[in-house]
Amino acid sequence: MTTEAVNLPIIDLSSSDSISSANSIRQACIEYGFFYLVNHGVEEELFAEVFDRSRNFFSLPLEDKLKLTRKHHRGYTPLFMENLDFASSSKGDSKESFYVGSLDDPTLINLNQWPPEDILPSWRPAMELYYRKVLSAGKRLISLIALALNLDEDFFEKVGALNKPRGLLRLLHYPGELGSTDEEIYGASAHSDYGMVTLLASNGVPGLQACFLDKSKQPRIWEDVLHIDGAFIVNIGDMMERWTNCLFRSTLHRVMPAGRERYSVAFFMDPNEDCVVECLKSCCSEESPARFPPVRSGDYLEERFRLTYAT
Ligand SMILES: O=C(O)CCC(=O)C(=O)O
Ligand SMILES: [Fe+2]
Repeated sequence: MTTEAVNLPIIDLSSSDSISSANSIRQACIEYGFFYLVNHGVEEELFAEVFDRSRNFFSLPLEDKLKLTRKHHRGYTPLFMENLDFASSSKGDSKESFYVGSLDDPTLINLNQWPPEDILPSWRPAMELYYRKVLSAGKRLISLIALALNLDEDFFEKVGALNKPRGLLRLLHYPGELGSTDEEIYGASAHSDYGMVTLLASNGVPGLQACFLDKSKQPRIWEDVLHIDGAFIVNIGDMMERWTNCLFRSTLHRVMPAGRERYSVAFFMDPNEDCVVECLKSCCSEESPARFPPVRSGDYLEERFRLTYAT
């Protein structure tokens, strides 16, 4: 079956016309929950370096990678460890990953795990640089999202979402060869992301698809989300959907195996754990009352992680 490719809006983060950018973001988030972000301040060379280093890490012998096995959501997760959609596949996803968490929160920074310097020299500073640059782009983007919701630019700072930024960087590797199997294997099975927004970069190998229909609607119709050199693919996460009472959509997406090795790097902008996510009054009305009770971000994320890694 052939899949259509979706034509997503492109947002220029360097535009001086923030009102017009905010309007475009609003449209994109209502219609798709996905858009491309360009002129975001992360240079092509840094993308290239991060993808090289990601490849170096995943090429290490499994026993070296397993020494950094995921703890406190930091470190390495091997192939088939994770299942985002138990309904569609009982085998986990065909991907391995490596998480880097907050660099700014003093209580969290020491939880990060790093490959030893003698095995992968200068790996850590490269990832830290990338982390900081994407976080800075993400913060600018979130202020535009606030404007897009007719809120003050610093709304998400004021509600405590960003005071101890909880960005989670995730390197992903989808192997090209799957071997034979009698059940459908996904790179990443259908899911929506948990946080505010995700900024995704890839090595250009296709596979990412999104379903823009209502999450509960069957059958699902999948459309390819193509890579654009130098652009982030941005998607809205579930906590932003809750804030906006479903005005902004947290869209289902998945990664299909493409028969070629895919590398991607996702940056999840999650609200600070103590931030309470509560439907915005401006997104509720008598006809459309709040669909979600307030939730503490940390509790919500823990529960989502628990379900993802349940075996
Ligand atoms: O690798 C990709 O392109 C998407 C990854 C993704 O959706 C995720 O990790 O949440
Ligand atoms: Fe995702």
